[in-house]
Amino acid sequence: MATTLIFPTKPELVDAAADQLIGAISDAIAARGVALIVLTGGSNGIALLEVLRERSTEIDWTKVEFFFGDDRFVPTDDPDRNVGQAGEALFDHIDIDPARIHAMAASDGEFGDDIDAAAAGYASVLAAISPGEASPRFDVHLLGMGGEGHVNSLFPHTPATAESIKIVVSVDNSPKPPPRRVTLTLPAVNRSRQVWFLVAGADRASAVAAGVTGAAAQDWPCAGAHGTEATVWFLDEEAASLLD
Ligand SMILES: O=C(O)[C@H](O)[C@@H](O)[C@H](O)[C@H](O)COP(=O)(O)O
Repeated sequence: MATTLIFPTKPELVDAAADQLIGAISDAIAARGVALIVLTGGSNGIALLEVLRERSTEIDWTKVEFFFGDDRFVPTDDPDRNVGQAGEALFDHIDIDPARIHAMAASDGEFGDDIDAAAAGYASVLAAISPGEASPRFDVHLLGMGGEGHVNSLFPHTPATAESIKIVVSVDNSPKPPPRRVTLTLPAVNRSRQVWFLVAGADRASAVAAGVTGAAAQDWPCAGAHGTEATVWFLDEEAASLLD
C-alpha cells in the first residue's frame, strides 16, 4: 500500500524527503552497517541533494553507497549526465570516497560507445556488491517522474519497461532526449526496501493518480515501482490534485 505525503510547495516536499532520507540512512547504517541509496535526476532529485549538502554533517559518508536509477549515455562532461549534476549539487562538496559513488558509464567511458556493454557493466557492479544476488536490496530508491509516468528511463510501452529479468538495460530511442540512456529496470527498483517518488506540478497529476491507484505498468511505468517495505509519494498539492 502506497503512502502519500502532500506538501504545499515543491521546496517543502524536497525538504521533507531530504529530512526523511537522512533518517533512513541513519537507520540503515544502524541496522546493517551501510546505507545503499539510489539517486534520481530531475529537478527534485537534484534539489534534494542540495539539501543534503547543507546538512552534510548529519550523515556518515563513510557508510553510504550511492547508485543511479538511470543516466544519459553521453560524454562524461555533458551537462545532461545525472552523475555530473549530482556532483555539482553534493559530491564535489563533501568528503566521500569516490569508490562509494557508483556511476553508470558515459559514452566516452570504459566501454566506449558500446551502450549494451555499459548496461552490462553496471549490472556487474550491482552483482558484485550483492554476492549471490543479481542486485542489492537498496535501502531507498529515489524516483522522479515524468508527466506520462516514466521513472528512471522506463517509458510507457517500451521493452525497457517490460523487462522482467535483467536488472539494467540500455535504451537507444528514448522519447525524451537525449535518446541513449542506461537504466535500472522495474525488477531492480522493486528489490528496494523503500521506493520514494518526488513529484511536483499539475502536469504530473494524472500520472500520480494512475501510479497511486495501481494502473498497468506498461501504460504508466510509475505504477510498476514498489518498495518491499514502503512506497512513498512525496507530492506537492498540484501533483496530488487528482487524488481522492
Ligand atoms: O529522464 C529524463 O530525461 C528526466 O530527467 C526525467 O526522468 C526527470 O527525472 C523526471 O521527469 C522528473 O523530473 P522533475 O524532478 O524535474 O519533475
